[in-house]
Formats: sequence, C-alpha cells, structure tokens
Amino acid sequence: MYDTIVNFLRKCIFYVLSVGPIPNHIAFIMDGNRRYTKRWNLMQGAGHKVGYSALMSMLKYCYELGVRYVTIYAFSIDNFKRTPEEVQSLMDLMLDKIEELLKEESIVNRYGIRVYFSGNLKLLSEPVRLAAERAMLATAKNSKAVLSICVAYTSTNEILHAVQESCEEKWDEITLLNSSGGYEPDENVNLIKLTDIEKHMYMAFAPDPDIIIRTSGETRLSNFLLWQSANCYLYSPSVLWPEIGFRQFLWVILNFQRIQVYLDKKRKQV
Ligand SMILES: CC(C)=CCC/C(C)=C/CC/C(C)=C/COP(=O)(O)OP(=O)(O)O
Repeated sequence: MYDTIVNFLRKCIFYVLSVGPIPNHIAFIMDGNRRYTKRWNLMQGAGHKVGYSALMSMLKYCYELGVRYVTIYAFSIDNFKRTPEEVQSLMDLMLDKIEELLKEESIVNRYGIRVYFSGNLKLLSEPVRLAAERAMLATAKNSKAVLSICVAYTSTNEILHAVQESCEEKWDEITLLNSSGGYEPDENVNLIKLTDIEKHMYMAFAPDPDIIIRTSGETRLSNFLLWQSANCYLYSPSVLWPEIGFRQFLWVILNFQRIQVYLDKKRKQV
C-alpha cells in the first residue's frame, strides 16, 4: 500500500516536471561505495552492492521521467591498479549484476532498455567480456532507452582509440586511391576531420550528456566523458553513492530546468 502511494506521488511529480525541459542524457560517477562500507562498518564489497541498488533506483527515476540515455562509470582503467582482491571482487559483482540485468523481470526488460558496454573491453577477463557481449546482444532490439555501462574506460583511452582508428582508416583510404592512381594531395580531403574521430568514439551511439552527477561532493571528472562534456552541467551532491535517492534526483532536475529556462530566455533576447 505504502509503495503504491509513493509510486503514485512520484509519477505525479514527474508529470508536473515533464512540462519543463527534460534532459536527454544523464551520466553518473558513482563515487563513495568504499567510504560507505567503512562508515557503516560493513563487510568488504557491501557498499558496492548497496550502490548497485541505488543505481537501479536512479535508472527507474530516469526512465520514468523520459530520460532516454543513461551512462554510468562502472570501472575505470585506473581501477585495475587496486589490489587484485578488490579488482576480483568488483569483477565478480559485475558478472553477477550483468546476469541480474538480463533476467525477465529486470529493469532493462521492464523499460525496454538497450545495454551498451563502452570501453576497452579487451582489458576485461574473458567471463566478464563474454557476459557484456551477451548483454549487448540480448538487448539489441530494445529501443525505448539506452543504458551505457563504461567499463575498462577512461576518456583519454577513448580519444586515443578514436584517433588511432581514424588514422588507420585514412591511411587505408589513401593507399587505395594511390594504387588506383586517383590520389590527389589535397589537404581538405586527406586530413582527419572531427567527424572521423567522433564516429570512432566508444560513446558514438549516444548524444553528449546534458548532466553529469558525481556523488560524495567531488567535482572532478576523473577522466570520464571529457570529449563529450564540453557543454554539460556537473552536479555533485554531498551524499555517498549508496545514499543517493529521489531527493537528490529531483533537486538536480529542478536545477537543470531552471538553468535551461534562463538560457532560453537569454537566447530569445539576443
Ligand atoms: C553491472 C553493473 C551495472 C554493475 C555496477 C556495479 C557498481 C555499483 C559499481 C561501482 C564501481 C565503482 C568502482 C564505484 C566507485 O566507488 P569506489 O569503489 O571508488 O568507492 P570510494 O569512492 O569510496 O573509494
């Protein structure tokens, strides 16, 4: 009964919010899981499990509100530098939760979400990589919304990968033209363009994020979506990731709407 009332009230609030601008893409840096474990004297890894439940709530709020793209920073390339036990425990959690995401009653299937894994997936252990590939294949026909899970990811690695791919592509193109005698030394044709690099980004399938939310009061981007965040808002609520809830979500959306309305007014005045 309590849940029904809460769900009803949330839907009413979302209905009112939908009169204003709704972000198309929200990205999360889920900071503070280990600190939560320490603060509450829990067993090692427990904070990440609570963090996963918090993530499920955030996904539910986003998709109910009509946000089409959600991206999460689940494991950075730098996280491989943690102790082998911690890396293993995070990978075990990842494997377990990917299986959970694929269950019939999961949020992914309830909301028709397509799952992408973005990052240098070759760095993952085989079981995790195969599970990630399975999840992408199993959800490939879902079209209502997108969840992008950044694993073995850093922005600098993404940019390097995109530049390398673009160079290789251009090199192949020029070699082919050269061999058929059609090569012209025209720098407008031969130089790599922004669009060449963008199409090789791990995140090429998604528009740039409108909002990045990083918990624990941290305001750094920590090598996350650097290329894509030129015009996005950064919010850093002081709560640890496992503590994030509806209140913080609502606050972020209201602020986003306030700024968008102000910018629209300003644009009209010009
Ligand atoms: C399949 C799927 C979607 C899984 C995601 C599971 C999940 C919640 C992963 C969080 C990973 C992570 C390294 C968070 C940062 O907290 P931290 O460990 O750096 O904690 P700290 O900031 O307190 O040091």
